[in-house]
Amino acid sequence: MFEKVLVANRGEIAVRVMRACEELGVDTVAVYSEADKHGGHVRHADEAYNVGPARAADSYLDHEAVIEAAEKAGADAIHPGYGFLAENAEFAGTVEAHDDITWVGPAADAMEQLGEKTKARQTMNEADVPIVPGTTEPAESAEEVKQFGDEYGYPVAIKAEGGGGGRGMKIVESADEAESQFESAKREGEAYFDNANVYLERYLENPRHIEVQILADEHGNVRHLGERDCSLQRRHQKVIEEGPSPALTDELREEIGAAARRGADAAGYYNAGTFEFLVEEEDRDADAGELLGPDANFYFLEVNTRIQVEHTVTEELTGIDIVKWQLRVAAGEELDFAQEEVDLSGHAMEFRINAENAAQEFQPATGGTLTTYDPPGGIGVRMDDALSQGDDLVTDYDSMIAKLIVHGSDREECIARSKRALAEYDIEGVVTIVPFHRLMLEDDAFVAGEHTTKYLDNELDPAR
Ligand SMILES: Nc1ncc2cc(-c3cccc4ccccc34)c(N3CC[C@@H](N)C3)nc2n1
Ligand SMILES: [Ca+2]
Repeated sequence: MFEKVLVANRGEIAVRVMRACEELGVDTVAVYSEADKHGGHVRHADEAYNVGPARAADSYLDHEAVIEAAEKAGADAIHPGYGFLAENAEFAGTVEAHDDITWVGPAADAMEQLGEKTKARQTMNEADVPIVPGTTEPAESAEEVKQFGDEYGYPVAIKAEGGGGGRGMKIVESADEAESQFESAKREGEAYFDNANVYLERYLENPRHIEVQILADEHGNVRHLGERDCSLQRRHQKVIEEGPSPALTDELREEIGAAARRGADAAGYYNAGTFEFLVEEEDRDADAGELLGPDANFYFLEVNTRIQVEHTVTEELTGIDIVKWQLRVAAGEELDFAQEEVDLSGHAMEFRINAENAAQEFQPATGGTLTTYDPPGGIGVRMDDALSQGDDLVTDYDSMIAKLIVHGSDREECIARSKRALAEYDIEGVVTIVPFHRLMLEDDAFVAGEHTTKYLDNELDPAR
């Protein structure tokens, strides 16, 4: 096991990783930008190094500065968290190549391969993992889009090969939009991902967005830790995640988990990762949000080659500490549990606590001091944050300041407990979306588990 781990991140995920290190008897090193010098993660660490000014590109994203801090501290591993450098194959490769520092994450080339969505789709296809109907090679012309539309029907999704997470996706509603959408998809691909290649998929109108947690060691052992339902999103930003999915039948759950394992195995993947799927009713016109019948279909979408914000849902359902396993796997340990031993008990939900104003199109709050910070507690309530009362809020990076994770024996108890926890949550001095979460827990469609990915964008947006 490592002696000292540098956590190349900030906020709640940095504290989350440090807690796993502490439980393993590993010393912790924080890095911080000028803006974060009083950050909760800095207070939490055994030692801390300034890596640069507030701008992320000159601090948390500065490869040399992070490596230099690790060398200065004598850290023997780097954990990237999520965001920042977590899926930067070049940085992962640099750390892999560094004799004295171990990368806590998947192999750089697995990141590379799975980051190229056409290649990822090919790999999954070959591993009998159903992919969203579409191409596994780049599309060369708008003509090809029209042919695809004729064959599969509209809408057609045009996606950037280097994109993901909803970024770089154009929806073509009809043949006469093909030309303009194809051109702008290629232009944006070039601009944002330095890759102009785009591929085509049938656009699923009302899917559920289900993701499967994978944990694999460097000795070929691959396990899935069940699924999370991320169908409550707003403009591709997840707001509430839960597990198990209220929409999946047991046999579908079994099939999706097995498919994710096959996919991870085929990709030679190790450490923690998430396989994203879209799930929809057999007949495409089933009305929105109906609970999926046994003949629902699932389709591979993409792999996230990092620990995710919502990994906590899976930890609460399985009792498995995923971040500790990331560290143990990177140190060469074998997973000490069989697939059959993974069982999900009860129901869990994660509420992202963003410093945003839900009544004003979720626009980010502009700073502020936490005059009151009194988070909830009690049975089944977990708070992941790096906040203390009196903190000045740093809004240079992202608006998520905390995560409230609630576990109950079933979805009903989880909802009741979530209402109780959100009622206890007392944050003053900064606008957050806590009121929005309280609203969601009163919403019939959500409480019935019948919302789909479009629900917030189409129907409920409180700003509407
Ligand atoms: N072929 C096809 N059909 C429907 C889709 C639906 C989604 C999707 C999934 C989850 C939430 C969404 C919200 C608005 C629009 C799309 C979504 C989607 N993505 C891509 C990245 C992932 N984070 C969201 N890809 C899709 N692809
Ligand atoms: Ca190395």
